[in-house]
Amino acid sequence: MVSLSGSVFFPLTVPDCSSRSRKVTVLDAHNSFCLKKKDRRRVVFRNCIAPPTYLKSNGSPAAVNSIDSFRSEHISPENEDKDESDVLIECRNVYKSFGEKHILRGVNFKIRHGEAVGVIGPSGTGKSTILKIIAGLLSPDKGEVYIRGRKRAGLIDDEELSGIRIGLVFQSAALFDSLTVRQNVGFLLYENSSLSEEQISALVTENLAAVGLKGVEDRLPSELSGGMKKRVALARSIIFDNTRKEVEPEVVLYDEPTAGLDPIASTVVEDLIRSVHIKGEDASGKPGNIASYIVVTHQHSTIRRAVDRLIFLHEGKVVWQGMTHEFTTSTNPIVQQFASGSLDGPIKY
Ligand SMILES: Nc1ncnc2c1ncn2[C@@H]1O[C@H](COP(=O)(O)OP(=O)(O)OP(=O)(O)O)[C@@H](O)[C@H]1O
Repeated sequence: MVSLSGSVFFPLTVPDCSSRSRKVTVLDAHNSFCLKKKDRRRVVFRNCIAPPTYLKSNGSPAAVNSIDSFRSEHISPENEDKDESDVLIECRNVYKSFGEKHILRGVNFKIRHGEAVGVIGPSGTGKSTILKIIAGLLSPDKGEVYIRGRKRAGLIDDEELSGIRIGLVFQSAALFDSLTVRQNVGFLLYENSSLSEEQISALVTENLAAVGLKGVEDRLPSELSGGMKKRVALARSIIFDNTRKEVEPEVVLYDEPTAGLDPIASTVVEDLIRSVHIKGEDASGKPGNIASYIVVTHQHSTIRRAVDRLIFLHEGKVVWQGMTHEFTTSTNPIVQQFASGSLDGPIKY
């Protein structure tokens, strides 16, 4: 596993590398990053870095699974009668264990085009694990992930074709400490596009403006506050090569994007997540580009402000799902205990 300045992973939006192997520039002996395109050293590795998920839609939606592992007390958006053509991501009966720990035990859910979905549940229940499986960083032991109807059983493969982009924004922001904000935000365009440095620099500035940051391009991550780092990470997840003819829909996976932020900084990040969505408008007044997103969070404010639908994971399964406003009125004892923070109830610590 390659660790870059303490950041094991980095967010993965790579707009245009469908024909390239998964590669990453490594730091040189002085721990400095080389942006020269010609002589950079590269190493290919599979698990340490979130690769771009580019899967070609085969045009035929996946067959509908008639068995879901949950019962919503409401008419669920997962209603089997619903048209399947807008399903971007489906987890079907996904299992994952780490040694003796059986974390995911048959997870089923779908994410449709345009959705803003929260994944919640007790600590250690596998929320981050399911994001990594969707991103192709981890393979399920059993079950499948369908991306626009195309089955992916294992890790994402270098040969997979374009059709969707999946960005993963890690909880820690995971910026490269020795790189400037510009280099961090433009990292994958420097690596994987044929854009000139000037073009990338202009895109970086544009995407930083979209998340409300100006004039920070030359700063190092250590010169930013925690909230600013999260915004830089967000800019890095939404940047794409806008000179391409076809731009696939993008799904962004946010792993606890507001963890550790004060309430106001959390609101800023929650609103940013909304603003880069296709139903939102970014700081520069443009509609967002993100087709759908999934937010793993423990924060009530993020649940209220940043998502429309919730998926509740407990003991490796989806035990409830419904619209955000249904969460607090749910009669499901697991949901009630979680919403109230009570020690009494079916969730044992
Ligand atoms: N690579 C790994 N190797 C071994 N165990 C792992 C690995 N990744 C996750 N786990 C374990 O799997 C369980 C689920 O982890 P995960 O991070 O998915 O939980 P989570 O629901 O996101 O938790 P939290 O809400 O506390 O962030 C934990 O017990 C964790 O220690």
